[in-house]
Amino acid sequence: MAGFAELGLSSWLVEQCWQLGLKQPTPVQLGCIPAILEGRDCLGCAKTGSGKTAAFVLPILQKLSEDPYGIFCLVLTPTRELAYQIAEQFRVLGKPLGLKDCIIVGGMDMVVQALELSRKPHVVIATPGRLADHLRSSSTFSMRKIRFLVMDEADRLLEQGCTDFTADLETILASVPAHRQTLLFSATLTDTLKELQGLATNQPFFWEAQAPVRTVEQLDQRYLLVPEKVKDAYLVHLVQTFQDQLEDCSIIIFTNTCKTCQILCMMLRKFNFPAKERFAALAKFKSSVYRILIATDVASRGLDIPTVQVVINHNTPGLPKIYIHRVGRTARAGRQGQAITLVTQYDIHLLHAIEEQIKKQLEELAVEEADVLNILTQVNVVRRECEIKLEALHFDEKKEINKRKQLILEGKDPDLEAKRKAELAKIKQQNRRFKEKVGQTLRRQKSGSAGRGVGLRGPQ
Ligand SMILES: Nc1ncnc2c1ncn2[C@@H]1O[C@H](COP(=O)(O)OP(=O)(O)OP(=O)(O)O)[C@@H](O)[C@H]1O
Repeated sequence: MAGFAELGLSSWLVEQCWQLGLKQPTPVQLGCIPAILEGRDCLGCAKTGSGKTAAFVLPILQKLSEDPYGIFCLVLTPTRELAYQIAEQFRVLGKPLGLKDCIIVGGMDMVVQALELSRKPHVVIATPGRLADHLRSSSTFSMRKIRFLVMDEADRLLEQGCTDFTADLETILASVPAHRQTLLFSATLTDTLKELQGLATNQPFFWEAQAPVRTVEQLDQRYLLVPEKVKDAYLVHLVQTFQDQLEDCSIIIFTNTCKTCQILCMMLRKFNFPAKERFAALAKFKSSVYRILIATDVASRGLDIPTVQVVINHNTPGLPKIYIHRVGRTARAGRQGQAITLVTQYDIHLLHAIEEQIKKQLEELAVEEADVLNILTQVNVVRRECEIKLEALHFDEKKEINKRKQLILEGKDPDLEAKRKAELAKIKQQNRRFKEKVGQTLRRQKSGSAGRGVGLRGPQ
């Protein structure tokens, strides 16, 4: 089998691969790297965890080292975490080049980002929304000369899901040169292939993993038929079983809504499981402080957390594609993994659709029903308690929103009011501190003069 050197990569890059533990190219890397080095556009479709990121990072770094300038490459990806993950691969593999990268994602300071962009980083890794905001509002940087446009999880970027990137992509595509190399990657590219081919017109090279099954072999995939009402008891039972069976067990549980995500997290914590929701917890989950991550589909794509042993689908995904990305969070880079999907009486057709797409029948998981029945009442009570607690939390939020609405009706700007309030509180605090200080000084002076008084009297 060809090594990285035989693919046309320079020795410094091959050395970097070795240092990272990448000894042999994976099939998607074998397929795509030579075509990209030849200057062709590329559409790469390969299973989750099969090394698609390095398949584009390596040839881009090679080309960058031959003609270094900024901004050389733009990578678009649907979520913040993925942007950070991709940037990390660029940084580690591109270390000998002194690579400068810049991450442009929502939730971070726009001004700082604009400054970074104006410094002409070699690689910009961005989520479409925030990058489009910069392009619309700032003229301190230009994408006019980029050599590479990469769209990671390309089908997600193009489909009109809960976050619709269409308008932002239009802005971005209008600001990059027509003469460029376009690289599109995903585990589920085939569904949006036609649209994607419109983007990659430069002798596009299409690479798809030749495999009868669309999920990896090392993944043990099972389903569990459960009545809707006892689903959570099964979940708790499964989590307990995995914790008992696996050493340092790490699990991702996928749910369909943020609310369920919150409730399940509260519930599992009540049972003393080390659980966290996705948003605050990713870094801690990666560093193993928490062993159970509960997430919605936002986290289902691309996240590369090698230690995940089990994925539990608390709901059956409505689309087979979502299933493929979710279960792909485990059994990555040749490791073993398990995926269990809870299927209620209403979701059997969804299970069949998944099986048809992945070209594999899932096996039923055997569970000791009596164990589940034993905890059923307790789990349902705890769940209800958590729901009530969450409602109370939302009640406070709603109160806050109503206050804001009232201010707007009064013709006031709620943000300005909040700022004014904060300033007032600050002034009050400063006044208090000042008074305290004056008081202290007075007391000191008083006790000092009293002391002197004694001293004066002393020698008499
Ligand atoms: N040639 C290689 N040899 C060994 N490990 C590799 C190789 N290439 C990549 N990997 C490792 O495999 C893991 C998965 O890679 P990557 O995140 O690129 O997968 P992916 O195909 O993009 O998956 P997804 O579709 O879920 O985004 C990473 O931890 C990466 O370091």
